[in-house]
Amino acid sequence: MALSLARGPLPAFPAAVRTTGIAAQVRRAGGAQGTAAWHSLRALALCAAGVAKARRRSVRFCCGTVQAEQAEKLVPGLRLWPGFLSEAEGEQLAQFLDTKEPSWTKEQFGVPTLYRVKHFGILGSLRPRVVRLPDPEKGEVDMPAEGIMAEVAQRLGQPGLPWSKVLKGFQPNEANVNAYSQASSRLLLHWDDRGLYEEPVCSVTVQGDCVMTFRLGGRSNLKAPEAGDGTDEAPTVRVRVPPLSLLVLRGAARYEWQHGIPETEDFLSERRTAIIFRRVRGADQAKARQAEGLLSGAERPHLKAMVISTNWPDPEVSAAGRVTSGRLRVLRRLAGEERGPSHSHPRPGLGTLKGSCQRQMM
Ligand SMILES: O=C(O)CCC(=O)C(=O)O
Ligand SMILES: [Fe+2]
Repeated sequence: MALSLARGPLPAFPAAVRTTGIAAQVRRAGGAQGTAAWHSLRALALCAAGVAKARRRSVRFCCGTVQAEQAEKLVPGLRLWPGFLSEAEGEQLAQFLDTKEPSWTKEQFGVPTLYRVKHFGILGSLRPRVVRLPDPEKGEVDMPAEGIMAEVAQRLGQPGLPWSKVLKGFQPNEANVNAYSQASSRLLLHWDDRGLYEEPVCSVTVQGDCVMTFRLGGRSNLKAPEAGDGTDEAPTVRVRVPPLSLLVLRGAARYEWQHGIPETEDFLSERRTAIIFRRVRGADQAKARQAEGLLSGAERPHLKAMVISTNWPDPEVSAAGRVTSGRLRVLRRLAGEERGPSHSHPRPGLGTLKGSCQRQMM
């Protein structure tokens, strides 16, 4: 394990943040566009401030893999508990996931994933922005009320356990299962969308072993680092996530550090399966709307997501205009490599709000 003390340059932010002249111009422009642009600038400034603060707290970055205790110190808000599941529970869960509905897919939010996925519970989507209950007619499955999945979900919020003070009665309303294969899977660095999900993100490793990478800051979700773009100098912590463990991300680990398993070599076993438990925001309203709909016999209602999807530090600020088509291109290329030639060739360059998808997982 190689740990060095280093103070790298801040990741590059658009000149707009540093150039007060531009901010002033935007203000003067007025109108809806001017206001939106001003909010975007403010979000950028807040993001830069958040990164700077996190850097003051932890200026180390490392190349090797650190132990869990060290990772917890370097990445505030990261917690890892080995032995969250027993071996028998891991096997039981793996069998449940392999044999029971819903079926596996290789797509999420309309974007190809480089691993198999299945989903239980509330569905939150970013394009279109809706929060809705699972629809059995579409093969969608709710969070199981009994059995091994239910037991494990319930254990997260149970009092008197090592993680209870951290998770404070956490009750997930969705579980997303990622099944990775060492031969072809990757999980590009990303933040879980802060508008769609509440704070805690809990990953329970059902089987398999990996090294997860945490990288401070960054400008956009799921961006493959490019030579010279500064992201390779950002503080980086790599930690082994053992089988049967519980990984919790809150605070800076959730909002300031991206996480991922970006290289196939980071998978230390042929297969790895993890269940990611979260709470989708707006689920209660979705339930209420559905109850109303059922009473009146109306079509199954969808609740528009009430929150703006953003990973910037200020949750009130829209992430409109974020650069995302580049990421989509990387994804499609990677997925295409695995499945043969891709049919779509998105335009290179900047994305727009229409093309924006904040939490595409690869
Ligand atoms: O595989 C994991 O443990 C984490 C997956 C993840 O970060 C995600 O699906 O958002
Ligand atoms: Fe994630």
